[in-house]
Amino acid sequence: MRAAVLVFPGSNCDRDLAVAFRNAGFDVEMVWHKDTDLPGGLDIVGVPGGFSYGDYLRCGAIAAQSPISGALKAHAARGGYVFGVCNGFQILTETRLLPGALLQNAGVKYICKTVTLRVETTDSAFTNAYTAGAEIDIPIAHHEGNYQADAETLARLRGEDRVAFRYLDAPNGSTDRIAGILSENRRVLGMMPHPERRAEPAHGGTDGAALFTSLSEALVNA
Ligand SMILES: NC(=O)CC[C@H](N)C(=O)O
Repeated sequence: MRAAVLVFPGSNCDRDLAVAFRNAGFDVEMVWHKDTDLPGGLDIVGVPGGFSYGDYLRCGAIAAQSPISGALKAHAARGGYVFGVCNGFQILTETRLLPGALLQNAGVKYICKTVTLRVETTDSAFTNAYTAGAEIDIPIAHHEGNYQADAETLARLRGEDRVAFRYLDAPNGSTDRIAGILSENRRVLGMMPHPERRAEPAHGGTDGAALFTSLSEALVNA
């Protein structure tokens, strides 16, 4: 199994994401934002958290126009898996690989703490190792995590079972307490919380690990 992790100037969770993929059995290659191609034979592209291009304009807005972005979109268009965490989720909405937008937190403050999420669907390669309705503790660290979308988009996300995770209590003001969503083909997941920061005992908890083992099991059984 092969994963690539994109690296932008200002990414700071790229290595953590690579470690989580490796611990789940993936070979991982880091890909610089100035590259225009992804390595061949990839199963998944990870878009990591951080402060790409210093969060200028809007978080993720410049990364969405970077040289590697065309290859990322082509990979998704071929039905490839993509996983965006935090700034990665922001980049996926800016590239329109996922609908909606991430606005400033309702309290207009950066929030850094561990929150409880509910696993809303197990019908995805990212969540099949969880139990539906499971409550998991995962850290957040962001200032633009307030998920918003128009009524039609929200109705589709709900109706198509594409809300992957909800906050029990949305500290950032997200509509419908949405913490993570899936694309129409269920192969692109974006989420604000950081499962890669809660994936081994030294992190203080392992609730995020099942996301990576879900993926490796889904790929092995594909
Ligand atoms: N941890 C992150 O990826 C942070 C994302 C973004 N820089 C924000 O603060 O909203």
